[in-house]
Amino acid sequence: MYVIANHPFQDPPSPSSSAAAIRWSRGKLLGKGTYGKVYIGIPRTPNLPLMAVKFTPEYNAKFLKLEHRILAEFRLNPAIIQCFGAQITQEDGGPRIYNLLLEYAPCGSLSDLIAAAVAALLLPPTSSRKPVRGGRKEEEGLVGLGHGLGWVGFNDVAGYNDVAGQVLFLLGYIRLIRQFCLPHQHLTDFINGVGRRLTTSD
Ligand SMILES: Nc1ncnc2c1ncn2[C@@H]1O[C@H](COP(=O)(O)OP(=O)(O)OP(=O)(O)O)[C@@H](O)[C@H]1O
Repeated sequence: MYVIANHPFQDPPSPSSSAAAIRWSRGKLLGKGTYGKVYIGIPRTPNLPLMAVKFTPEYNAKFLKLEHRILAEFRLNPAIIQCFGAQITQEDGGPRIYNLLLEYAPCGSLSDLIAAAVAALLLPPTSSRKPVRGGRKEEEGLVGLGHGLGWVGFNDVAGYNDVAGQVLFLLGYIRLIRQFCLPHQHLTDFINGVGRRLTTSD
C-alpha cells in the first residue's frame, strides 16, 4: 500500500504532501457502514494508538470527507472520538482509496449501548436471560449484550454529570430514533463518534 496524500487534521479539505505520514497496516474488518468499510489500523508510527480506519474509493468519499471536517471541529474534545487525519492510498494499480483514521473505540457505539440497555429492559429477569442451548444466534447475542452492558452502560451515561453529557445522551437517542424512522443523515456519523467515545472504558 502506498500513501499518496495526507490530509492532516488541521487542514482537512486539501491534501498536503508535507504532512508527516502516519504509517499503519490494515488489521481485521470491524464492520461496514453506509459510507465505507472499517478496519483495525495497526500503527507503524511510534506513539500512535490502535485506530479504526474507515475507507472507501476516493471517487465515493464525499461523506467521509464531510465526517473528517466535522470531527476537525471537535478536535481534542475528550467527549468525542478523535480523528488522526485522512490519507489517500493506492495498492498495485488499484483505485485510489480515501482512508479516515479514527481513534479505535473498543466498546462499540452509544447506539449499541442504548440498544443493550433497551434489551436489558425488555428481556425477562436475569435468571431466565441465560442463552438457551439451540436458541437463535441473534437472540443469544442480544442476551449477552443486555446482560453484560445494559444497566452498567446506561448508568454510566446517565451519570455523566454536566450539560454536554446530557446533550450527548440525547443525541444517542436521536440516532436510535433515526434508525427506525428518519431518512439517512450524515449528522448521525458524528453522533456515532460521540457514542463510541462515551462508551470507552478510560
Ligand atoms: N472508531 C471505531 N472504533 C471501533 N469500531 C468502529 C469505529 N468506527 C466504526 N466502527 C465499526 O465499524 C462499523 C461501521 O461503522 P460506520 O461508522 O461506517 O457505520 P455505522 O455507523 O455502523 O452505520 P451508518 O454508516 O449506516 O450510520 C460499526 O458498526 C462498528 O462496528
